[in-house]
Amino acid sequence: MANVKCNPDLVRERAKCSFDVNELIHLIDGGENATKEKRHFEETIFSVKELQDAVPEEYLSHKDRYENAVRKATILRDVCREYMKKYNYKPNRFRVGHGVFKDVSPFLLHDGMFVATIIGQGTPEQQAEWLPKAENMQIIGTYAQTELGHGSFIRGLETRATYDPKTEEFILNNATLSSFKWWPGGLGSTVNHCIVVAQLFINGKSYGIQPFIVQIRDLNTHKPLPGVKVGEIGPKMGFQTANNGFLGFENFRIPRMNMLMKNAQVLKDGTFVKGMNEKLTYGTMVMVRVGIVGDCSLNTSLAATIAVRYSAVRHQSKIKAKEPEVQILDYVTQQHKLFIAIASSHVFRNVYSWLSKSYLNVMKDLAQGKQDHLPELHATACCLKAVCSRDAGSVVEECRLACGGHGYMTSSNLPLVYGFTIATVTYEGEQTVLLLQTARYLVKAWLAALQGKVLAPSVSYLSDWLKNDNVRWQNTPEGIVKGFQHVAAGKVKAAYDTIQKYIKLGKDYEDAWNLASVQLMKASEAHSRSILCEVSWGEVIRTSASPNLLQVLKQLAQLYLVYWTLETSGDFLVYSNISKDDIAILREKYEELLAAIRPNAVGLVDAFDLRDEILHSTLGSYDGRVYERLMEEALKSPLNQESVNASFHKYLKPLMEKAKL
Ligand SMILES: CCCCC/C=C/C/C=C\C/C=C\C/C=C\C/C=C/C(=O)SCCNC(=O)CCNC(=O)[C@H](O)C(C)(C)COP(=O)(O)OP(=O)(O)OC[C@H]1O[C@@H](n2cnc3c(N)ncnc32)[C@H](O)[C@@H]1OP(=O)(O)O
Ligand SMILES: Cc1cc2nc3c(=O)[nH]c(=O)nc-3n(C[C@H](O)[C@H](O)[C@H](O)COP(=O)(O)OP(=O)(O)OC[C@H]3O[C@@H](n4cnc5c(N)ncnc54)[C@H](O)[C@@H]3O)c2cc1C
Repeated sequence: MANVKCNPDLVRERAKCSFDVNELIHLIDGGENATKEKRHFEETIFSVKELQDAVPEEYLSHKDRYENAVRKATILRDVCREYMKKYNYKPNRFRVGHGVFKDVSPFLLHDGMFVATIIGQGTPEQQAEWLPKAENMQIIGTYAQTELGHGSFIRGLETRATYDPKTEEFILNNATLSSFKWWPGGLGSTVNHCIVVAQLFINGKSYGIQPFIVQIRDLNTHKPLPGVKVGEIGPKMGFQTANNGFLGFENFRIPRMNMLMKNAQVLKDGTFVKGMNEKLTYGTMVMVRVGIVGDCSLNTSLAATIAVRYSAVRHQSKIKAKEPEVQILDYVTQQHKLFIAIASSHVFRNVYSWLSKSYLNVMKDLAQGKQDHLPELHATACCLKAVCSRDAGSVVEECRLACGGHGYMTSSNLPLVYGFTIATVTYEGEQTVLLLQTARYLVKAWLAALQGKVLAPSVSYLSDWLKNDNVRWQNTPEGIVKGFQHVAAGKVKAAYDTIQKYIKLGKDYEDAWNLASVQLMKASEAHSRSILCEVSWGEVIRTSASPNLLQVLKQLAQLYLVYWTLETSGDFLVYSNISKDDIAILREKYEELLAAIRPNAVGLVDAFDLRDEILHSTLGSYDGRVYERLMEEALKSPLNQESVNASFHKYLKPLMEKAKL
């Protein structure tokens, strides 16, 4: 990239960077070799001619866009397969996916949840049967759980799988409209198999929801099998190429062994054998929630790169009347909008790495029959997924706004990035619903703390707070982390006390919970923020990096801490010993941090190492040819391929002529 002819502002910005950008790239990737491998892989993918679009996707019809996405998905699959064989390298398909599809792959659910559910929920025999076929795309699948009537409350799903011991089959039925599956990615027209989550019935008795692997289309003709009604749900805010679909069954029979039986089992005679923990059926969702935290880091880095490079190139208005127009990046309000995006991406990445380790540890435990840490993992993944996805959505939107009118152009790519980022707030567990799951855990932990029990590490601050809730405020990163824990503990206590108050007033527990649920949700958010702050600060101070880079990483981590303290200063004033003077000191610190980060802003986004093909943005490319690219892209509009459009003769001219009469 170094030889590209760049906009002079970007050249100047890069020259003043105080740290080695390559060092940060390597740190993010996990080593110099990892960067080399990643770049080689991406170079290979983006040099495949067939993966490049002749016409910008935006001008294609819904149908053509889908077909083009499938075309590219199959080519990408082949290239990746060859590449993996040749280099024994497991690539990050999400990064290149943004470049290849601009939006998302119609195979997203195949890779992300279908294969993962076979691994997580299938017995070794079931894995042996379906995994090789799924991994080499002999069968293509999705994860069909959500229905028209129910997404959050999965115990309320209506799709039925009734066991027939005579034929040793399950009979699938969707008797009501609300029971139709609705949303699964790839279901519309791509997949031939699904994981269907359905209510198991044996001899008229319900045994809760279970996962079934179901073939829905003929492998040769792709026609829906008899008894299957399937289709696409239509255009959405984003995710246009995900091919989300609907599905219903009428007396559709599948063999007994198509129920994934790693947890619970149905024997030939219809005996139901309970699993170790019925919530293990929800395992794929936990895995994907963890993954979404990593995805938030990637999405935030895409938006930050575009908006920061654009802000270095764009000049508008003056700070001093007699001086030239300034780069908009010099406005401190612009820095306030953008630097939190850079900082958040690093925080999400560090927390993702921490959460993934916990996830893998719990999976190892479960394999040995130990489930003690599962509730903590579930509670932590829920609140982090909820808060990171919402933060990422806000940060991406702020980046878009920070690009003024040009941020509204599709060619900036910010609208598309926003579309797939905010989808994460809803899918894999709606944010409020997930925060309230964590609140259940926090309330239990609070009760345990009151009883003097030892708490799990992520909530042990509740016991510390009970022992001493009057800790002196300190304007240091460690002091701020403690402060976040105080806020979280204070909010958990307040929510718990509110529940007790309503119970004393005669409410039953469930109504008291609902009445206190705004406070419970806020307590859960505060808990999440305290984890984000503690983990990310901890990761940064343990990082081994050169002094120059470490200094910058600390500045970003501190910016995150101070930003969120100031954003939630009301909570700090209520629940910690912070004073108004401390807040004034933090405001000053925040301004110092913005100024310190300013010279490194472009270097920091360069270190996300997002190729132009992945950014796919007129505003964010490495060379900063913003206005040239905006014009080049505009000229690709079909309306610019003719000097007079037919609508002139058809409508405008008659209109003008009528006006003359
Ligand atoms: C750079 C790296 C990039 C990596 C990128 C990686 C990205 C991700 C990877 C793949 C992406 C693939 C695809 C992404 C695209 C789109 C896909 C979208 C898919 C979907 O949306 S699938 C559908 C998802 N649906 C949901 O999430 C539903 C949410 N609802 C629920 O989960 C549940 O209904 C509920 C809210 C948890 C309640 O369940 P319910 O059975 O009613 O529970 P209760 O009876 O209320 O009991 C609660 C009880 O149970 C415990 N519990 C609940 N869930 C779990 C769990 N999963 N594990 C363990 N324990 C659980 C809970 O703690 C309660 O315990 P108590 O002791 O308090 O009773
Ligand atoms: C882009 C996208 C892709 C998707 N892909 C898939 C897929 O591949 N497979 C699949 O199975 N599903 C998929 N989904 C569905 C997704 O998982 C659900 O939409 C999601 O879980 C939310 O459920 P819901 O739509 O029923 O929302 P609802 O639960 O109806 O939420 C509506 C409102 O009700 C509130 N609410 C609901 N329950 C409670 C409660 N207990 N307490 C307080 N408030 C509550 C919510 O907070 C929200 O404000 C996808 C969704 C999207 C948007």
